[in-house]
Amino acid sequence: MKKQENLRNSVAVRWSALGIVSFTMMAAYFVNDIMAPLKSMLEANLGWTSIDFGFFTGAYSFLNVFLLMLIWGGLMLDKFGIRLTGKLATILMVVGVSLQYYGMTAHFSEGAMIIGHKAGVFIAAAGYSIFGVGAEVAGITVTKIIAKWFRGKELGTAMGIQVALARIGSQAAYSVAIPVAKHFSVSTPVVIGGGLLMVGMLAFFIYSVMDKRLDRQDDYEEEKEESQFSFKDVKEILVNPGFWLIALLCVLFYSCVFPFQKFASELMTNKYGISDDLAGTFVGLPALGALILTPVFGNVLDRKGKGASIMMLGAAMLIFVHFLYSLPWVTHWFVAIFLMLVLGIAFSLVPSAMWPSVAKIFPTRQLGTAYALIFFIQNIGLWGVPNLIGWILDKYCVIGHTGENNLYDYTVPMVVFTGFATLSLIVAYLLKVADKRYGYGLEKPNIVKV
Ligand SMILES: C[C@H](NC(=O)[C@@H](N)CCCCN)C(=O)O
Repeated sequence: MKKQENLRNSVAVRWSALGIVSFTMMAAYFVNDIMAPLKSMLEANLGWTSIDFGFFTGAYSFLNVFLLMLIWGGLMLDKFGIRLTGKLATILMVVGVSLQYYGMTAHFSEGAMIIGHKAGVFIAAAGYSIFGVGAEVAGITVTKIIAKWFRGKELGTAMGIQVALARIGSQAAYSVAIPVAKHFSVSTPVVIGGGLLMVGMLAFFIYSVMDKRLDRQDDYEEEKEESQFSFKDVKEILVNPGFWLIALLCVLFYSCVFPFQKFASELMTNKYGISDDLAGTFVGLPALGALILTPVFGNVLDRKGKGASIMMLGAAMLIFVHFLYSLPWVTHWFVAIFLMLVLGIAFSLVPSAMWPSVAKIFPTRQLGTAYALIFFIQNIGLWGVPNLIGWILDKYCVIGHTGENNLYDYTVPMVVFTGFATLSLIVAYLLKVADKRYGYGLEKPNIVKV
């Protein structure tokens, strides 16, 4: 009997699968970033200090790092598969954002504290932490989904498009947060995020039907490979120098981007005199640039390769951006916007090269665990850096007051970001050396010609 054409060979089906799961991630990124532009409003309306804001922002990664939730998520992904893990992750995101909303809106008695934090801040942070588990596990699940449908095909382009669509979520969050919060209340943007997440959850459930059909079609060999996860795999991943270099590059590079963006709206208003209505939109520019450029660079990498060199270039651009932001005498708004655009290019170059590289170093059965371990190490930075920057701001950078808000000098935080960017360039260089030595094929095109 003639075998039915495999679903992944149908261009329409595999790109539809990508579109559906990308929507889920777009909603996740919207919620992830929706609070960032509100920093000053949270300070003025809810009395959140920079330390509170840093604590809340870092909470995204708290459970992932300290309860190893990302690791369990990765193991679950490789052991129990994409459908169960992805569904659970999307449910967690919805639960988390609901708790976050409660923390921001419920009335707690004056001075109520939980483990040394204001009750409202703590509960919102706990919700954001649960959301963070769901968002990160959904992230590795979607990355594995893309590898499953696109390996040996347009892997770089597909990963680039997924990241690009996620960036639309970020850009939208940065643009709408302040206008919506000013028009309604500081918690309304979170309600919008919650609604989007519910649709995203539904989308993932629809994707699961396609995933099941693909699994039925695939031959048994591959299914067996999927279910053969063992702790030996973890050991194999951990002894691979390529893993450590990618993980280090990931934590250093992303620590200079995501935590920076969370504080950047205030940098725009405090240092460059940009109005708070527009600041979020400018901070969203890298996301917008990445939206266009990530798939373009992904496509170039698919056809031409040069992944390791591209990661070096992206890291070098990041040093340029943060160093110029740190110069106290450069205060023209034009420079601020120009640097955001350069950041957008760097922010497209590195992810479009980094994520497909992981799929080159590890076989499919180890991918869930490998991505989870890399995201885990990255989350240490996403937890630590906002806490560090919030603390530095409150302790050393208050230079005055405007109404209800503090005025901050961002020189020291930007020097810290420049330091991380410099380290990321060194690691990117070491990765290129390791690629030559161990033959990972990072400089080779992603598309395998048959
Ligand atoms: C694909 C990659 N995603 C991540 O690194 C996530 N672990 C963190 C997402 C946080 C979003 N603000 C990326 O977005 O490049």
